[in-house]
Amino acid sequence: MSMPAPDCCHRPHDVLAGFDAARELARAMVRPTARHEIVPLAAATGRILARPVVAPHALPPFDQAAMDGYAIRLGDGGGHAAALPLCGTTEAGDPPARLASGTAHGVMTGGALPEGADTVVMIEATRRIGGRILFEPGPTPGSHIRRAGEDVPAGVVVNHPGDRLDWAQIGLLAALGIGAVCVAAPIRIAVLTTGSELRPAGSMLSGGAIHDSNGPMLAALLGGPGTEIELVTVPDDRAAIAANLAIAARGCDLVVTTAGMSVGGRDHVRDAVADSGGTLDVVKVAMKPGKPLALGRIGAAIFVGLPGNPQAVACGALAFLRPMIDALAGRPPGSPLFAAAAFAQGARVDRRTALVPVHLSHRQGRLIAEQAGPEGSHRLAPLAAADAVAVVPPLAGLMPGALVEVLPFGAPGTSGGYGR
Ligand SMILES: Nc1nc2c(c(=O)[nH]1)N[C@H]1C(S)=C(S)[C@@H](COP(=O)(O)OP(=O)(O)OC[C@H]3O[C@@H](n4cnc5c(N)ncnc54)[C@H](O)[C@@H]3O)O[C@H]1N2
Ligand code: MOO
Repeated sequence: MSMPAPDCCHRPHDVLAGFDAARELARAMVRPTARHEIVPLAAATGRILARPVVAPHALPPFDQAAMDGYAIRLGDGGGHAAALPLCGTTEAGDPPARLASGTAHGVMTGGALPEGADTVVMIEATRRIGGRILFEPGPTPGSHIRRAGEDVPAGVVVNHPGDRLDWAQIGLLAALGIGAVCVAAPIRIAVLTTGSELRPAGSMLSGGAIHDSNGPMLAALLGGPGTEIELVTVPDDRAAIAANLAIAARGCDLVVTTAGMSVGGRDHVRDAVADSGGTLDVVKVAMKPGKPLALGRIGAAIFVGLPGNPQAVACGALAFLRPMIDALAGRPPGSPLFAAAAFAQGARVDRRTALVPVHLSHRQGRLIAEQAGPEGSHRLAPLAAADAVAVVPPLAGLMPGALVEVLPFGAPGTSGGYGR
């Protein structure tokens, strides 16, 4: 029996890392880049904040009327069906007026409460007779006033480093008059799809060629306001892969490859990482699909080698790359999301964590995960029909209704959402 040549791809001593341990290691390998930039608020959606934001003024900035009506001082008898002369009106945007004793002052919603007033009475609870306002009995003292600072007091920290700025934060910061924010600079990611069989979408196929789906899929999955993605396709040539890895590692925070990770004669990625001066800490992870997954470094860049099968690529990206990108941008880990599994895995004897594309829906107030298609790491259709990937622990007899962690396709906290 002949032994494999030393640089052949049979690697009997490859250690299979546990899925949870590999995820922890991936996160621990990453430090925030410490590159920041100032961007206008209008361009900040989806970015990760690098500095705290302190409220420069209160919200509301001054005491305001919460309804269209009349500002009075209740001690002047306005609560007892008194008729008070109307002296002036304050619209939203007008400077604050002063309430003369024994008078009513018109105020529109958002208008500054006149000095000396303690209550606003809605127009509907009054009658106007000539120049006087007649009040129905019983207005509640202090009603229909928005107090300065009741929403946000001046000087409080409204957003912390690591917060993702979504539409709600943009609204709050705009109300505070903040025109620009300091955010993490874009995370630079190189995606090298390796494979001599790959052709770009839009080109004709011939022979055994296929269209590259991993590159465009990863660009879409990892791309966003806080990332810059460079896509390169490299043939199954060890020297070409090594050269491209070395170039990518010089300019990027994260270098990702797809394919060429297994034991085939043209699987060169691991050797190419070594050729480019890189090292690998993990070369196989106990997950299905996606077992030939490598974690390491090339120079200052983090290296993640994903297998070629598209479903394995998507699972690796959701479980490893997205959390690593968050960590590079200084975002703390989010809480895992759980759903009730509406699919059976039977009594699994597999020692690998299964990653199952699932469709998410809500039933009777519960988040439900249903398997989105047949198994097979080459299959893209189940992914396209799914909203998330469910993480099914190894050796678990998954009972219908059991809670499983799900990795939503639309990252929580972005407008992507999850479930349809
Ligand atoms: N003898 C063994 N064979 C295989 C093993 C094994 O342990 N022993 N593992 C299987 C598993 S699991 C996976 S996953 C794949 C991983 O293989 P590679 O990372 O070496 O990937 P390739 O063989 O190069 O490609 C696999 C598959 O994916 C297609 N592919 C590659 N790149 C793209 C792309 N950019 N877009 C679309 N599709 C792509 C490629 O054509 C192959 O069909 O190995 C198993 N085999
Ligand atoms: O790990 Mo492979 O991704 O099962 O096909």
